[in-house]
Amino acid sequence: MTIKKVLSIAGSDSSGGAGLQADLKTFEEYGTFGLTAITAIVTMDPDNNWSHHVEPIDSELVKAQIKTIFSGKPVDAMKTGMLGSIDTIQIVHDVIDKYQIKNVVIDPVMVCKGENEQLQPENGRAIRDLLVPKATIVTPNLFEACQLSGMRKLSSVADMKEAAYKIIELGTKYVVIKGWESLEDHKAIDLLYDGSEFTLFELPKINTNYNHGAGCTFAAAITAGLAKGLSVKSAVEKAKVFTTESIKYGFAFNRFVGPVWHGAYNKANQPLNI
Ligand SMILES: Nc1ncnc2c1ncn2[C@@H]1O[C@H](COP(=O)(O)OP(=O)(O)O)[C@@H](O)[C@H]1O
Ligand SMILES: Cc1ncc(COP(=O)(O)O)c(C=O)c1O
Repeated sequence: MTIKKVLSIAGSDSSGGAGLQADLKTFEEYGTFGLTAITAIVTMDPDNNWSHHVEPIDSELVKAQIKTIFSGKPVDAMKTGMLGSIDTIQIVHDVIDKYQIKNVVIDPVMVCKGENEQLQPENGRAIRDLLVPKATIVTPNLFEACQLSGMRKLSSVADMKEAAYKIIELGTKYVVIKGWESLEDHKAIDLLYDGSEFTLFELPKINTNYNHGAGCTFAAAITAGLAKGLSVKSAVEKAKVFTTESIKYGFAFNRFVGPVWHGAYNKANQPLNI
């Protein structure tokens, strides 16, 4: 058996729940081999109410990382997370074209949980115009689905369907909108659309604030599933279960944030074998 190679082009979250840290942990849990190109470093200030600072990595350095990665055989799947700058978004667009990458998951990261201001709005527009048309699947949360679709608020499954329709028109093959937040109280609903069929994925909503990194984990799990040969629908279904388990075992990191535990699906109920 050859191990499948999975690439994340994303930002670093030193607190370990989100970003490329979430991606690598998830790739490992799926039994795949993770590679990374770092696009930005995010720091959070405990002396200033955990306010986020995003330091983009110079796009030439992103390019050099990608050159390193593609000096080997092509990857089986890739995902993007936070991208840092328009130059980097252009580089990612060119890489997908140059290497004809088959399984491309675009997580259009525009906000961090707990923050309600859009990070770098110009990047959101570049992701829409340059990367969504290249995607196998795009994985927006409700806020990001509004930005991509041009809709003002999504507060029902019917609204999500309308947004999904508009996002498919941007050129992606599939979109999954993560709707858990403002829909029915007790259900966490995600909607998948391929341009002709809608599929709802529903699991009980977990009453917790410790879900930092859930979105990155979900997109990384879809990516690893695609690399292992799952269909898009099966990859989303499995990722939903994997992510929900990681949220169940989320924990308080400090008084501001609680990450999910990416290892929960495989390890939570097993005795530690040290
Ligand atoms: N409290 C929760 N209970 C159950 N599922 C959740 C909860 N929070 C997030 N999810 C699920 O986790 C995945 C990531 O969604 P979300 O947290 O909205 O992403 P993002 O981090 O991009 O905002 C989705 O499948 C969503 O339904
Ligand atoms: C590097 C990075 N990527 C992505 C995110 C988004 O995280 P989440 O999966 O909680 O939406 C964050 C949030 O802090 C981040 O720091």
